[in-house]
Amino acid sequence: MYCHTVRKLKVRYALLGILLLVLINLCLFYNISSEVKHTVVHQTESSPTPKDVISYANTTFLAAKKIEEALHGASSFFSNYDTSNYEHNLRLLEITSSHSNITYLWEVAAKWITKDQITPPYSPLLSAIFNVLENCKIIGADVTNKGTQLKVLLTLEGNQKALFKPRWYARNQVIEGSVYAGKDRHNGEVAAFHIARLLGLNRAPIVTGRVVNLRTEILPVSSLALNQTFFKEGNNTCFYGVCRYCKREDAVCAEGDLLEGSITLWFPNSWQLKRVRHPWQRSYSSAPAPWEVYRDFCQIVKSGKSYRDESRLLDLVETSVFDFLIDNGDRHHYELFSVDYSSVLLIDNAKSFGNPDVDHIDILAPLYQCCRIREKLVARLVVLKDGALSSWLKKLLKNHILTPVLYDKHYKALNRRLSIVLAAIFVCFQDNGREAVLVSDD
Ligand SMILES: Nc1ncnc2c1ncn2[C@@H]1O[C@H](COP(=O)(O)OP(=O)(O)OP(=O)(O)O)[C@@H](O)[C@H]1O
Ligand SMILES: [Mn+2]
Repeated sequence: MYCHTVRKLKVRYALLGILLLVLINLCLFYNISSEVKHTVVHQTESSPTPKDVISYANTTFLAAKKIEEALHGASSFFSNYDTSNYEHNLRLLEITSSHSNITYLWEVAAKWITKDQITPPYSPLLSAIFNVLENCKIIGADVTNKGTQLKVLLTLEGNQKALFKPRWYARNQVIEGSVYAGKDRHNGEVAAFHIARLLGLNRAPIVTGRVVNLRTEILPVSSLALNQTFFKEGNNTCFYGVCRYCKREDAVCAEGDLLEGSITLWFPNSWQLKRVRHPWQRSYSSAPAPWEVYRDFCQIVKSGKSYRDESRLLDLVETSVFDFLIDNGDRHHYELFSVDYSSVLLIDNAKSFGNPDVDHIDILAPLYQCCRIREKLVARLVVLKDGALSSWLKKLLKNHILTPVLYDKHYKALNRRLSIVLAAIFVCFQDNGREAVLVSDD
């Protein structure tokens, strides 16, 4: 009886506690959302600024303001920054080679994979792999239940799988609306791969472009499920595939039979993936996400079991820098290899390069809320400042099969965003001291 009463009391107190928590959160939420600001910061000729920034919740607004004010100081600070310990010879990225043994090349790529990398920092054989992906024989084409967007899972000569994401937009089309608006940008996926490598982040799947002939290369080898979604619109061959957002009204059409897309090398079966919810996931509604509300959100994340080892968090900070540069605000989940201590992989970079006139500074939240970053990445960013990022990227994409991979305004946006990243790092230095921010090599 006594026990029963105590249990009842306990339940009552627990319920009261929960009610109080809900009330506190509601008050907090109301306060914050009434302060949501709409800020439009215009760019001046001399200094790049976060331009046309969309509506901020409170934490984003404050961070953006500080970062914007630090742009000038950051620029002079980093012009004297010593990167000599980290001088990387970016020229090595340009070296190419040809190799015609297809099976050998698939084996090479498979062996490159470790828990921390998908490609080595430099290898001339990468260009040979691109070449095979762009041209080899397609022996199978099927739908895939992975992800939500329209894609085709190809089997290539030598039994290698690859993922084809079709072209939806012209290069110069600006995607208006929210940061995650629109369909995939296959060219963004390609540019992102090279940007990741320029940053020293060799964790994006190998990807290039391909122009496929739907009639001669896909239809004869396609599965029934895929085949059934094909139709003709005038002279053009179209299909809509099988996926969550796949429907006939949303088909993709080739020009005649020729359809451009990105083609990503599939990992070997021995490297399975694990999918994890991103702590800085957007709310995808008008209500703010927790990271927009709590300024000490990073502390909350750090107290979680998965982030006790800081390297996972540092990977997310690196990912946020990469995503901010390419303007990918759709990393709702992230993926890892399902082995112990895998790095965070940069899989699915196609929701990128939507609008070159907008900088979504809130993509950088893991950086400005945690203020911890690997020294190695900072050094790379410094090496790539003052336009070096875009000129290196242009060099790497010069003879690309999808030339021009990026419309010119996107190159300008990349340089502008890189200055903003450095300003965010500079703000961290000012607030916490450089030593507390930089993490030296593991
Ligand atoms: N190179 C690869 N090798 C093996 N698996 C892969 C590869 N690329 C992607 N995948 C798997 O396929 C899934 C779907 O790919 P991707 O995320 O690019 O498509 P998506 O339709 O845009 O997904 P989402 O709807 O989640 O944004 C990934 O989550 C991953 O599990
Ligand atoms: Mn996607």
